[in-house]
Amino acid sequence: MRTFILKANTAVTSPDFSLKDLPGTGGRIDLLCRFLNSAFLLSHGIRKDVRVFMTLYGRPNPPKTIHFEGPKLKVRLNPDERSTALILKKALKIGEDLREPTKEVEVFPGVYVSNMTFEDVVRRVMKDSTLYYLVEDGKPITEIEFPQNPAFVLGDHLGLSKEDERFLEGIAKKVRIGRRSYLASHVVAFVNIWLDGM
Ligand SMILES: C[S@@+](CC[C@H](N)C(=O)[O-])C[C@H]1O[C@@H](n2cnc3c(N)ncnc32)[C@H](O)[C@@H]1O
Repeated sequence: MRTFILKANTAVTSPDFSLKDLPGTGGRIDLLCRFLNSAFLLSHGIRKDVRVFMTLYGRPNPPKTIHFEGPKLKVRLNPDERSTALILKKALKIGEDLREPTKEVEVFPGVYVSNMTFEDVVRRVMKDSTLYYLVEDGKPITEIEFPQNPAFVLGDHLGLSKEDERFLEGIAKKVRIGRRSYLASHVVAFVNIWLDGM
């Protein structure tokens, strides 16, 4: 199983964003849609060996975590951003009433929402996966032999904060896919294709 964890610093935590303006009203919800596209979509099907956690830290009620579990996923992910944004909207609607700190509620088969923090997600994933932090100054991916269940942490357009990076120190090995700074969705696509070739 491959796991991708995205820290979405500005993505809104309310369903009131407009499908016509995902970057503005959604605090870059468009980035989350492309991230899911790269994590799951193949030309004619979806990857069943992938799970994604996205921790949303935008207004008005952070954090919210939306989790997609490939093996259980029944909802249809399409290449367009609008239909994926609708799934996120539904998750945030259900998440509005959530009070428990870590309990997940199923939104659709294989899609869950919770109040988990970025740290909660990392701690949970670490229990059954080896953690890597994808970052521009990491060790070249060509020099790493990945184990059975790798998990990758990525930042959004703002990257991870110094505090997030301190939290990951000692628990996640830093890996880079190249020397330039790429879009998070492109990094996920590259890592998926790289691991396919192994
Ligand atoms: C658009 S980049 C973030 C850029 C942001 N300005 C920064 O300085 O962190 C989004 C995320 O993709 C990942 N990323 C970007 N380039 C990468 C690279 N060359 N190797 C590994 N991960 C990369 C990192 O996790 C980064 O936080």
